Amino acid sequence: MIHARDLTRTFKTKGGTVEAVRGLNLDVAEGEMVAFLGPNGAGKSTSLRMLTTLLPPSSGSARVGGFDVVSDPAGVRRRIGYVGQGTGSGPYHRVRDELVTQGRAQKMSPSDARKRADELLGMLELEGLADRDCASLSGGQKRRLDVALGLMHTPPILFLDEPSTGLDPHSRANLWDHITRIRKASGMTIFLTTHYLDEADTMAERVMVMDNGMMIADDTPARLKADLAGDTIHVSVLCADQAASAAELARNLPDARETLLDGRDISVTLRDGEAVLPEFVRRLHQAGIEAISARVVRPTLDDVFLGLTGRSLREAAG
Ligand SMILES: Nc1ncnc2c1ncn2[C@@H]1O[C@H](COP(=O)(O)OP(=O)(O)OP(=O)(O)O)[C@@H](O)[C@H]1O
Repeated sequence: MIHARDLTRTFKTKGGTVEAVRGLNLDVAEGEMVAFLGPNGAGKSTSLRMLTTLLPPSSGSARVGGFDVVSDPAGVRRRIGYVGQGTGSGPYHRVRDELVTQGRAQKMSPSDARKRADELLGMLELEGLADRDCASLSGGQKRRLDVALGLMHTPPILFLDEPSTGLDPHSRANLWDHITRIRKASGMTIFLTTHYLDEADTMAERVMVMDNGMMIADDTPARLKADLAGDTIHVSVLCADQAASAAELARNLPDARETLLDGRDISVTLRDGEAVLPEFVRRLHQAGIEAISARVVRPTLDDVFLGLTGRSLREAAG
């Protein structure tokens, strides 16, 4: 559905040339939900803007929904919905009128546009707000309207640029409920950018990590976490003089990567903590070492970014 090859984009600024996107290659299959993750300035929005024909690439190529973004931008636009970072609705237009106008701009007949507008008002729980001015909507309601605007022409592909930024946790969850439900019903392909690591982790089937204009990882959240970060087993032993022996046992566990010893506390990073913990406890017991606590800490996507770049995504984002 979405394919990019060696896509680049440079900007000329007073300070020199900015290489915003440097050789992007990606493939998104029909029906997938993929999240682009990366710190500020990584090149996510620029990539999205090229894929949605809002910005011409400096070099490389991309096909979206079967059409080339450079030679057939109109073809691409017919197949995609785009929800950008700024709100797309006019402040003094009524909600339903805004949707109908959008449909008309996409060459829908007046009756089809009205029918689709009512359908989307229902799907996104905006019916009660149909005659309100867009300016009077709450942040969460506005975002739902933006999504409705992007879906007026029933596109098979939806691009969302930071859809939930600035929303409170309740509105974020509500927006995602709606997106998930619409996706289930329509089988839509969704490509989004987000700063929320938990959102990428729980919502997306695949996460693409961008840094400095390049894609540095592309996999399911589970595999990224297992391969690039790993679980950490934390064990505390009763006697401090047995801690070094316990750390040695930890080092010899299957797939053990990094082992740390701090007083009576031992931590070991490995691929699958839950599977290995019983074996670790058994080996400690066999060696006559009593563990007083044991737990597995799962990694986050921030740990993945840290493993890849040596920087925390949270710090890099700030
Ligand atoms: N129109 C422009 N003119 C000059 N430089 C630009 C322009 N648009 C983007 N850039 C630069 O390109 C780089 C990538 O920006 P981009 O907005 O794609 O990053 P991003 O990953 O989407 O960041 P954010 O998470 O902050 O939205 C940045 O260094 C940015 O300053």
